[in-house]
Amino acid sequence: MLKKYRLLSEYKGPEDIKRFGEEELKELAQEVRDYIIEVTSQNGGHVGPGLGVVELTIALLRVFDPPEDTIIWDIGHQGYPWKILTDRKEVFHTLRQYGGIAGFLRREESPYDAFGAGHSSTSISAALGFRIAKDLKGDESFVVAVIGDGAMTAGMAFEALNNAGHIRPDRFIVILNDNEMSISPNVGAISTYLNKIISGHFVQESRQRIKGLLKHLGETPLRFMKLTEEFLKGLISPGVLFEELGFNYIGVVDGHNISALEKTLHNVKEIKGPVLLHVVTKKGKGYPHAEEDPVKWHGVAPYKVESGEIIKKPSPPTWTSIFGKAVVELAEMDERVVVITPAMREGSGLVEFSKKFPSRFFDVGIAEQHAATFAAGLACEGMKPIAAYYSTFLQRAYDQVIHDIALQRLPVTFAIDRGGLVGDDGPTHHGVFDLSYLRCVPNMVVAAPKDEQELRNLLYTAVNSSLPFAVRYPRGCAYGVPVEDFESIEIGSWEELLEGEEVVVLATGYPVYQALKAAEKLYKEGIRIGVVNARFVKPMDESLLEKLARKYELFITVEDNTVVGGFGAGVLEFLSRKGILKRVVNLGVPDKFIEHGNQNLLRKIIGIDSDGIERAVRDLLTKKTLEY
Ligand SMILES: Cc1ncc(C[n+]2csc(CCOP(=O)(O)OP(=O)(O)O)c2C)c(N)n1
Ligand SMILES: CC(=O)[C@@H](O)[C@H](O)COP(=O)(O)O
Ligand SMILES: [Mg+2]
Repeated sequence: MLKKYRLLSEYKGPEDIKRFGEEELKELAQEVRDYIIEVTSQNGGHVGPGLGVVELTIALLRVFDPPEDTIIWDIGHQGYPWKILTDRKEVFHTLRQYGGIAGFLRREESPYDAFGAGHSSTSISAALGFRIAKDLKGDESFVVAVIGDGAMTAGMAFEALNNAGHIRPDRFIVILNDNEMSISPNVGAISTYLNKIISGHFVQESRQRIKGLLKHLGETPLRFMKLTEEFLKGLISPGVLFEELGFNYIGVVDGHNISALEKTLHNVKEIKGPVLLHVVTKKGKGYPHAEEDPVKWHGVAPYKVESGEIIKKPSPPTWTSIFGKAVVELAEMDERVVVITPAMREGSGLVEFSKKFPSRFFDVGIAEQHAATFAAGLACEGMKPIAAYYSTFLQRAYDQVIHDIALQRLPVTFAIDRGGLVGDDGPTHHGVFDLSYLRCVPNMVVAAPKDEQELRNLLYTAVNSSLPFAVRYPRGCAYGVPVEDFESIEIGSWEELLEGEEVVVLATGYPVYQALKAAEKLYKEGIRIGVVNARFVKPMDESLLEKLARKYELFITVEDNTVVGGFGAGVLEFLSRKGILKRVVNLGVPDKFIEHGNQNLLRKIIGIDSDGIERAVRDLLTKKTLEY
């Protein structure tokens, strides 16, 4: 694959970059772009973010000496040029494949990946930790954090700036990679502030305002105030926010001009105290489709390079699209329904809602904690907030769920997308802890639909209940079940779908249909198993469970969540509390981090698909000792 790239095929590593001339650097940048496009067109992945930082990556590798100098990329979704140009060009074609290299940066993958990520806004905190440790050890190498303007909207980034601005370490550089985009166009006051700096209006506008203010004060004060005007101008300079936080602000630098970047980085190395370097880039740079539509090209499935057409469209509809449609209908029925997303409008299926109900839609930026407590406030005033999260990102708002919502019994609906194994994004993004971490919170209702109609019904039930209510569903295609009108579901009720003889499978969410498929296959061999749709993980249907315990000896629980403290653990707790002794096998995600790879392949490997369930039934019926 690499043969066709003149420079990359011979490229040995960052030491080569340091000796390349201007023309070779340009050619190298082009080859890196072409290689990223070639690989992502086959494997899918984050296209726009990496294309936007090719020159920045080259400049960093020319000016700094990683891994001795520490370079930390926030999120790591823009790290493809970094992977190619440090030490993974040969294996880059395995990107996001099972057993291949990861879509994000990982310490175990390379010494150049100083700090692993996938979630946003961790880079400045981690970098400060590196800096202080290096100082304590007398290590004078540099520490650099590269953070996007989207990631800069998160509270955690400002917590880190606050701390770093107080400590004021030397050889500590934060590069703000500003492309005016999060996944969607970036939002919020910080984003507006950065945009003003970029467009150069900031200083002009501030001066006009001061002049206006001074005129109002009249002749005498005007003379006095004129003396201080210079001082005020100094205060209101671009980047004053960061200056006030204790950083030396340098900007704005063209992030696609390698020599300008290089010169600035050399100068920045000489500055005492922490530096914030403001670099402007274009997301998707160099690939016209991605430049034109950076939202779509943030992350994509495999595509045709020429036309930009996505090769495989999801069919049947995704769980996300079912949610997106349902939430519009719910809002049409009840004007108290409002929707909040922490920067995941597209991924959460909320584009239509945002267009139809702009005043009831809130993209709060990458601010998962704030999103939850904001929803709590809305609920206190009688609104019906639906807080839409990816399961993995809800982890950020755990205290807010407990302290601000559940403790006060506030009716906030959590629509939790990407529950279970998400596939190619891997362990940073699998949503396999939510059933466990929500199940233990008092007052919470926790539910997982078996199919798209049940998703609709659970959302309807949630929005009309007076409790904090989590509805979680997976990434990808649903089962293709036709949808009908909403219907309320009794909270805590399970469905007995099939009656069997010795074995009963209790499944929650996605695995329910897998259990039915396994049952059908076994039935053909004369093995009749019971299948129960345990759609509520909390509260559980205890009366049905007691009834089942009178009938069956062998139980299998299935969930696309960790088995530690999850749904199956809940069943065991119940049986133990009641003094009921049964043989129970818990199928689910084992107590380890699951790698990236095709979603269905991962499900197969951990045994929560129909084959895994079938195997567990046979094992239970035939083996004396079992290892699950
Ligand atoms: C805590 C958290 N919330 C949400 C996301 C999803 N997410 C991934 S990239 C991204 C946008 C980041 O924007 P920016 O930092 O500006 O990087 P860009 O993609 O523009 O290069 C978001 C919201 C995440 N990774 N982590
Ligand atoms: C980097 C990041 O966190 C997102 O871009 C995420 O990869 C999106 O995942 P989906 O493809 O599931 O929307
Ligand atoms: Mg950005």
